[in-house]
Amino acid sequence: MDRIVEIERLTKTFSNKRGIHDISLNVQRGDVYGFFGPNGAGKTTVMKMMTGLSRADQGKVRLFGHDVATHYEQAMAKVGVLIETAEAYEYMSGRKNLELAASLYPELARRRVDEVLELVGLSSVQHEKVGHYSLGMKQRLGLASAILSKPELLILDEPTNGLDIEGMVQIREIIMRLAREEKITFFISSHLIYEMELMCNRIGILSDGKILTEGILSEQLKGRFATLEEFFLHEVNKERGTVSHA
Ligand SMILES: Nc1ncnc2c1ncn2[C@@H]1O[C@H](COP(=O)(O)OP(=O)(O)OP(=O)(O)O)[C@@H](O)[C@H]1O
Repeated sequence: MDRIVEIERLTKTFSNKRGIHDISLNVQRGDVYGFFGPNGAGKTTVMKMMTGLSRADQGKVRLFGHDVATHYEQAMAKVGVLIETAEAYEYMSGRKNLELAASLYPELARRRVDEVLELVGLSSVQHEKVGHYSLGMKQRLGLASAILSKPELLILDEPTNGLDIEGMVQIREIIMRLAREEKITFFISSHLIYEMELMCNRIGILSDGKILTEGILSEQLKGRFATLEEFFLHEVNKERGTVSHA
């Protein structure tokens, strides 16, 4: 199978002793990979290292077979990223923002802006100023910008954070549509277990900076657990049991 993301023994300790410890995981082409963990588990820390925004103390991240720390441009060539809330010029229209972003990729056809506006459901409001957009619309504009260059992998940190139910459903539907129609592989973090369960085929569960378990969702649940929430609580208790017996 084609490994798109390989994370090997990634470790980083901040001066306050928090951080991430010995994280390893793989994402295969076509996966919608859910990187699940409660607040403070270490998701953003891992994602910043995946995208070269921060350096690991130890371990490696390879994207499309290229080490992010040593071969950044090759590693990121087919990657779109949305970490934390999407930024855009509020005084410009959604369309103008995308045209500006598209100008960074001279090889892109002009109709790509129309295509991405349609894919994220913003065609009808493309000429309105971003300052008048709702948070959900801004997140969708961020997604549109991240897919302009037709990435094969999209890394999204908490894409539905702060959105209302309608906004969450819209983002979820867009992600599923992009996975299906544009064949994008996804690596998505969330602390919302229900979201992960609805969208993802593979899940890595992070708690206190460590991976508790990683694998194919249906295999993880294997008829033993009705929901991902039950499975998560089982894994956390198992880890705590292990720790207390150590
Ligand atoms: N620059 C930093 N200096 C010190 N501690 C940090 C730093 N960045 C993160 N941490 C700590 O590392 C841990 C992991 O943080 P991280 O932001 O990666 O978690 P997260 O899973 O993304 O959580 P959230 O869902 O709240 O964003 C937390 O305890 C956090 O306080």
